[in-house]
Amino acid sequence: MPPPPPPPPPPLVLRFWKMQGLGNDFVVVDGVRQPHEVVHRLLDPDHGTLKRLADRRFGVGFDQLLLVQASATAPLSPAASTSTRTSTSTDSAENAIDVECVEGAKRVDDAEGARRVEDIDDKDTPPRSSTGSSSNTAQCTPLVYRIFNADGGEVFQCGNGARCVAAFVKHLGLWSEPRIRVRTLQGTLLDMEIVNKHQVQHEEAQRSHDTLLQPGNADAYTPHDHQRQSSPTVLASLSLPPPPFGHTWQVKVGMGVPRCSGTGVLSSAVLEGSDITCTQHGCTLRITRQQPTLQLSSSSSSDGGDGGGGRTVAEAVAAGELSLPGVPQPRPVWIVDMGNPHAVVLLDTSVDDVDVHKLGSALQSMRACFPDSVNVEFMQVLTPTHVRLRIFERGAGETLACGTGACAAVAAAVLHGHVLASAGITVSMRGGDLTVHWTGHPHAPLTMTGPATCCFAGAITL
Ligand SMILES: N[C@@H](CCC[C@H](N)C(=O)O)C(=O)O
Repeated sequence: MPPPPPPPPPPLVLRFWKMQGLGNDFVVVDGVRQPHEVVHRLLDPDHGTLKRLADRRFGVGFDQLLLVQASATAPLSPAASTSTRTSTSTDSAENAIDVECVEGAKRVDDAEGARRVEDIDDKDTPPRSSTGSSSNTAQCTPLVYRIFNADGGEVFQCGNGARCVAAFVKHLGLWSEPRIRVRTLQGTLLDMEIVNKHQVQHEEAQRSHDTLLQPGNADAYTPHDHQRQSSPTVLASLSLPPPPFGHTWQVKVGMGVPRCSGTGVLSSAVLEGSDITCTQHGCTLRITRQQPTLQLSSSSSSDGGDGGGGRTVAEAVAAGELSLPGVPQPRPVWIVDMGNPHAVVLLDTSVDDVDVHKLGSALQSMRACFPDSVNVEFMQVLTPTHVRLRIFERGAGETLACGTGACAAVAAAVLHGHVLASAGITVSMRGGDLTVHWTGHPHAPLTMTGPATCCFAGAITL
């Protein structure tokens, strides 16, 4: 009698929340208490699992997947080394997350990003030095928040996602302090606060009530070894029901300092006569008045093209691919780094008239200017405190909203005098409004406030 075949491996069940911030939608995963094997499968090197989940017809559908992990278990994923990277991306060693927070050994971003939200409101003061010994900057966060675009590429910042992660970790009891501190894989520390306070108090009371009611209901996740030691209370908290459909938190996020790869906050955006040029990575992006076309010239690239393996600009212009329908005048393009790269195009027409896909893709393909591709925002200024945006995201296409894009647009608009510094600027996007504050000081961080909404909780076998 032959021995019976080995039993099939147990199914890998991914548990997640579907969330959205102004229609920018996310699958949010608790990678702290999710079995290690599930996270491993999720991050397979060819991005196959992520892409299948991202598919809006055959999967769950998302613009980004957000994975919350403990610092010690968040190494640089294989995906990060092959995916799109931000212009400030660093090598693998630098991407390793500090397991312990040692004062004085922090990244510069800590000093800028970890400032308390109330400290950075309405104050035109530079942040504390990274070598200084402030108790705020010395605080450590045990949580790391990783971001994967719908195309599977790992990236390093997501504003709408940050708000959703804040609500998620608070609701699931992964974080108990009122200030929610989550680090991006690149090392930026986000300081967040749920600002509808009544809601938080109600939820905390509800959570302890639910936990008491469900002491035995601890098997929503299969804990792996180090989690088997967890107390019944902690495990019970994993099975908390999600909030009702459409439940929304308002979250305020300290988003850090807008910056560029050159000097100053934005890269040099130079008005040359009637033409606009932006110099970035030794290349010039020019929009001319005479012809509403984008042209790229490279001072460093010998091939005279975009130098990055995409189409040459000459080819793109010849093919008529870079015309700007509905944009009769040259428009400024400002390059802003919010921890991820942005190109903000200032329009003098309605954002509704722009071929977002065509122009966004054209900008993204200019690899000499944007070696890691770029998120593109088209901005229409309505009043000194109100702008409209449409967004073409790297790795996700047109999205209904983009938190970092809203911040980048406000930074550019403040710096170039199109909106008021220090006022709360309303950024209207197709999915709704965000409020962004920035003083315009080159070292001052921005704050962003807006909703984070839970759609549903789900489980899927990978
Ligand atoms: N939707 C996000 C940004 C997500 C990442 C982006 N697509 C990138 O590749 O950098 C936001 O709200 O900021």
